Amino acid sequence: MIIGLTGSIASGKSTVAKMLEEMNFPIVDADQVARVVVEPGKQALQEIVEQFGEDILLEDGQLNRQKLGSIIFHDPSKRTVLNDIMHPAIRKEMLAQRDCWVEQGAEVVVMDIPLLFESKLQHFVEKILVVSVKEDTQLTRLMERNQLSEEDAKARISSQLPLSVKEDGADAVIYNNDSVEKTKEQLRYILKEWGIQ
Ligand SMILES: CC(C)(COP(=O)(O)OP(=O)(O)OC[C@H]1O[C@@H](n2cnc3c(N)ncnc32)[C@H](O)[C@@H]1O)[C@@H](O)C(=O)NCCC(=O)NCCS
Ligand SMILES: Nc1ncnc2c1ncn2[C@@H]1O[C@H](COP(=O)(O)OP(=O)(O)OP(=O)(O)O)[C@@H](O)[C@H]1O
Repeated sequence: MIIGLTGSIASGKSTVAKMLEEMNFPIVDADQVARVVVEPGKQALQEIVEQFGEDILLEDGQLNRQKLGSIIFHDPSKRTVLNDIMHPAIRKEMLAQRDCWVEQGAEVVVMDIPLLFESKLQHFVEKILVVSVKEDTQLTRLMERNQLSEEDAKARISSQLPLSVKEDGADAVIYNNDSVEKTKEQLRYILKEWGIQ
């Protein structure tokens, strides 16, 4: 079974992915793949420099993620430019990793894809698991984790579809408002319902 793990920014996807990893399920992580496709020497990085200028690089030639983030989370048209460069490369690598795990005999593969709904990738997976969180908790956790102002955190949250829309498209929802242990209990229950573990 291919499980698509999604949610909104700072809703708790990585927290749930870590639990699944500890249960020994293979994870294909879109955020991690997104970092690999912009390493120095990769074509996507060259295209980003062409669109955003040399200033988007750090002195050592790596992508200045903080700077690019501050541009694209405040400007939908720039975000589209970046997505058009990166998403085809990310999708290709994620599918290759998924197929590799399946060929090796994995019965369950988890694909952690923050933008599963925004990028209409529902067909990549068989079951969709959404990690949801209340708005105020999401804002506080995001501000704390990324050391962002309220304005910057809100800009990031509103660059994605509302969680209510994602919940509507889910096969199961984890409400990550309470302790991490409570979240784990919900995960175990859902896996059991799906006949896994
Ligand atoms: C803009 C970048 C450089 C900012 O890097 P930074 O290290 O600050 O954030 P990180 O990569 O850890 O992403 C954190 C979260 O931001 C959200 N996010 C990232 N990119 C986007 C986007 N294009 N649109 C909406 N939300 C996004 C996701 O929820 C993601 O989990 C980076 O997010 C990026 O390269 N984004 C484009 C690729 C992409 O769409 N990634 C999302 C998963 S496919
Ligand atoms: N149940 C919880 N209780 C307290 N803190 C939590 C809980 N779940 C997650 N957090 C914290 O909230 C922040 C966001 O969680 P996490 O990184 O798992 O979200 P995410 O959905 O993967 O985010 P992103 O889309 O940005 O990668 C982290 O700092 C994490 O430690």
